Amino acid sequence: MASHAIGVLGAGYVGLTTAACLARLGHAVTCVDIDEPKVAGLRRGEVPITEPGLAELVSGPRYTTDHRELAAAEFVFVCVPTPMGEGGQADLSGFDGAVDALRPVLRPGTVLVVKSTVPIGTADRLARAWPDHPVVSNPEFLREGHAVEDFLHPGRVVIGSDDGAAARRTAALYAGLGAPVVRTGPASAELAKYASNAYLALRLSYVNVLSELCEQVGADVGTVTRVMGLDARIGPACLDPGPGWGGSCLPKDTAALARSAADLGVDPALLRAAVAVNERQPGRVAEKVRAVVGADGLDGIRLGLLGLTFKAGTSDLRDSPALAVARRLAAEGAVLTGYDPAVPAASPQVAPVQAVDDPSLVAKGAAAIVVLTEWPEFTALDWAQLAGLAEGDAVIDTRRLLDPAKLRSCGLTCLPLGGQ
Ligand SMILES: NC(=O)c1ccc[n+]([C@@H]2O[C@H](COP(=O)([O-])OP(=O)(O)OC[C@H]3O[C@@H](n4cnc5c(N)ncnc54)[C@H](O)[C@@H]3O)[C@@H](O)[C@H]2O)c1
Ligand SMILES: O=c1ccn([C@@H]2O[C@H](COP(=O)(O)OP(=O)(O)O[C@H]3O[C@H](CO)[C@@H](O)[C@H](O)[C@H]3O)[C@@H](O)[C@H]2O)c(=O)[nH]1
Repeated sequence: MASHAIGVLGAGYVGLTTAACLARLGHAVTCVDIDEPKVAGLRRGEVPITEPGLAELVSGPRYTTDHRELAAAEFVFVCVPTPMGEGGQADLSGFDGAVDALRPVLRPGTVLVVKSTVPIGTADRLARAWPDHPVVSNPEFLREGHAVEDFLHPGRVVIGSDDGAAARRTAALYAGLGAPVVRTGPASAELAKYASNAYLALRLSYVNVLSELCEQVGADVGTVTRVMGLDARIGPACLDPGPGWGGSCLPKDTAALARSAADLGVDPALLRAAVAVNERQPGRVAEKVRAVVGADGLDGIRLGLLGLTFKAGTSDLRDSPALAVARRLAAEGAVLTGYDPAVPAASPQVAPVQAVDDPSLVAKGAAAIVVLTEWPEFTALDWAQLAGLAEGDAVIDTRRLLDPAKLRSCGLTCLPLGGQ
């Protein structure tokens, strides 16, 4: 496969993974980030995020804070943040600023490849603003915690552009992966990204409603979703109930799609319902806690939390449902101690939770233990020891991770979300 000179703008989850994996495919990659300490660390081979397989690839690209080093690039992949703005739409100020900074640097013909998740119409807008540059929408579908694996073995590579030659050249960069390539116009590519994330959000809110229903009727949501997942049209993935769906993507992308739909006069009710269910979910968990702790409420009650990140396998705390639950419990006066294998003790980022580095400190004096992230290592904790340290015997398992029979043998009562 031919090697090309590639620039990557942004060295976060997407940019760093893209840069490292494109270098792994044999391309000459220069990765630019404005975060000087991050760039200095990357130059020393330090990986700033928890991503299996990234450490082995991090030495592939060159890292710099100087945009001028992109002057020779044939392609520049834009991988900068597009956070939620007020009113739900994507805030493109950082994205636009980052792209504008390339203007004095890039030579005519350099392909602008948009990997950031951007509202429908963004690639067209860029193509008008950059008449000397082909623009390609190439949304990214990687999951945190599986970033390298997902990049190197993608379900699909989406290439959206009105410039056929640039689309072909961009698709060729991925030739080594042997993945299905979907060539399309830019609007379909941009919408396909939002459509995928919002679909996952809809599905998860549906499962969380089912879990509530299961508790009411004495059914078991694990069995219900297993039956659903055996239907090939439904499939088994992404059917686990939990304390809500979070992270840096699903919430902001669902809100942005709902906002775009509303702005275009398309009824966003379905999307808004999924968001509303999700916003209710921390309250549902708090209700379960109140039910076991007693009628006097949570004021001054010690609770132990297991898991603080937005899902297992990542240290990312952005929009973590675990923290949404924690804030909810703290607002009712609960005193919270939390353990997460990816969160250092005393981390200020998880306030109002006091983060500790030992699960037994979570159990000590706790009226109840609440499992909020599905770290597999929680199944192997010494539950008999934790039972001895806790005041109460209830373990509220919002991830349905633990074996209730095993906990029972340790003198604990496991209450899985969604019944059992
Ligand atoms: N995180 C994911 O799993 C994921 C997956 C698919 C798509 N996306 C999308 O990719 C985009 C990036 O997300 P992320 O999670 O990688 O973000 P991130 O916050 O992890 O990283 C963004 C990086 O961009 C850098 N940056 C900011 N402004 C810059 C500028 N002007 N020039 C150079 N660098 C700059 C930051 O310093 C940071 O290192 C977003 O649009 C997101 O929606 C994210
Ligand atoms: O069965 C499930 C699966 C997920 N979740 C929760 O849903 C959220 C999102 O999980 P996941 O999709 O694994 O996280 P991300 O790494 O943010 O990945 C999503 O967001 C990325 C950014 O756009 C996309 O690229 C990915 O395809 C998309 O899965 C987390 O809070 C999970 O705990 C559940 O509650 N139950």
